[in-house]
Amino acid sequence: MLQQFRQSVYDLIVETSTNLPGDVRRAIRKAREHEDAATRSGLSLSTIAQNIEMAEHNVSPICQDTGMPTFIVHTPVGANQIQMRKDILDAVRQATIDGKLRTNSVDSLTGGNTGDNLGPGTPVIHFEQWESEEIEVKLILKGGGCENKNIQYSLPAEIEGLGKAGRDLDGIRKCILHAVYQAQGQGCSAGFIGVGIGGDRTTGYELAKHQLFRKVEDENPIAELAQLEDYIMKSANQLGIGTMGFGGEVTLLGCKIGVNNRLPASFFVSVAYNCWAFRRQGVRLNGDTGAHLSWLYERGTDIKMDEQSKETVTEVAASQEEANRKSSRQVVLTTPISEEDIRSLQVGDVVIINGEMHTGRDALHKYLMDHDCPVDLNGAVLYHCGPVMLKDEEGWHVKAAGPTTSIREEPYQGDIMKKFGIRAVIGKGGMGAKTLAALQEHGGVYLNAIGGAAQYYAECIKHVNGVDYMEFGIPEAMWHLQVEGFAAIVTMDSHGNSLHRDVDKSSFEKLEQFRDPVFK
Ligand SMILES: O=C(O)C[C@H](O)C(=O)O
Ligand code: SF4
Repeated sequence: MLQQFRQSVYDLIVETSTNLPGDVRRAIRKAREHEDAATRSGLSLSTIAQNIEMAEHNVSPICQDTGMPTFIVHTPVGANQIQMRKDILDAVRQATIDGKLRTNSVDSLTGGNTGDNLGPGTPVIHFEQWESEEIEVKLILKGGGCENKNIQYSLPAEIEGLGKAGRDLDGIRKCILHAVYQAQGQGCSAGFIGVGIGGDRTTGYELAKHQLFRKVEDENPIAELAQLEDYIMKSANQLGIGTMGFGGEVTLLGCKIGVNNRLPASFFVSVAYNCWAFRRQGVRLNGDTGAHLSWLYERGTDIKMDEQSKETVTEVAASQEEANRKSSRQVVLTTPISEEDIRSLQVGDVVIINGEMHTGRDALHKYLMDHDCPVDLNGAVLYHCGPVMLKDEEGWHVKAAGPTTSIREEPYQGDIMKKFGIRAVIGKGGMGAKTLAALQEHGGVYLNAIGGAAQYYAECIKHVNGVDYMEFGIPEAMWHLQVEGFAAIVTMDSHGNSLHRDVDKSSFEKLEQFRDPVFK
């Protein structure tokens, strides 16, 4: 009997969620070498590096969005997969109770959160037999924000900025470059992509996701794909999107391409985009007992992230001399914030917030359009965040609390700010023209926090003052949080400026330079 299987799967979940593997860490370290440490992207990478270390130390989620847990299990012939499935579900439930996974399973019709990550279709478990005596379990925790940036092309196609893409290697090249461009910073760049050429719509995406299980430093066994991977790495890193879409030298950390046969009528190129918080790990287990034998990917523990410069957004901003050098200011604000203070902010300023802020994301924005709010939001700061929270005798505690992708709230944001008097919105990836116009009209600002830095921000939250709308589930509830020294960068101001609009435009111009055929 597999007495130890459940425990081994639990340990795998904890390791995957909290300790970024060695190859991913090395890729991020390399990115830091290529980025000027005093730039916005450089500072964000320092924050990311610090967050990776904090997550390992705290044994808490690297990012609050622990994604759709997806297991790929290889078993000896004849193993009891029914029992193994039960054990995996138990391990997922326990990891959720322990705050290693966020409650991420939402009923698509009612919006109800199951609270334990179990429900129709969640988690995802694939079984396959193999002729080995051992069990192998691989796990990827890919968050929703980067999942939203996955994209599938059907060739031939007209690709925005790049022109005609035919059913050949050069057409594939154009799809992949466009996939990186369209993600901008919204999937928490710098990212990793898995590409699936061929298959049908379903298996194409599956192949793309499977490429993410390759090691970052491996080499593609198919010569022309190895060449394409190299080309994409070089070219995509010239797009200038940078960390979190702040502009910079490093946009892509890895590119892995696989190929399947296709139908004569179809030619899909499917791209799975994974954020820098690229959480995947695997184990080999004893086939009789389920006991742990080895990790499949080098553990992160030996690859230290904090040997390089330790300056983070807060620390550098704290030094006025540094701030002058970057021609940006550091502004400390205490909530509630006045319209005058908000109108004095400019794109590029680093804002340090003290006081109370309120979380709100998809369910809350829709709700507030035609309902009142239980708290006074005049001069308030609204944080696009779905945290990991745990409750004990003393009350609620924040276990992880980074920002979520703001653009989903674009239809509502301007109206909500005006209706309730909200002065600042914190999120990541930026917002669109409608919100930018509202910021100007009403006197508001958009602050970009570092996506995925869930431990870094959790540490700024000193107390949970209360919560409303628990019926939306933990990630979607409105949490009232007391913060100290919460740092974020002004990327959209009340004067009509948007860093996101500028980086999108300049990266599109760079994309257009890759129009000419490369692979004949
Ligand atoms: O759901 C979240 O907390 C974040 C999400 O992964 C996102 O990137 O928007
Ligand atoms: S917030 Fe960013 S780092 Fe976290 S899962 Fe979403 S895309 Fe990934």
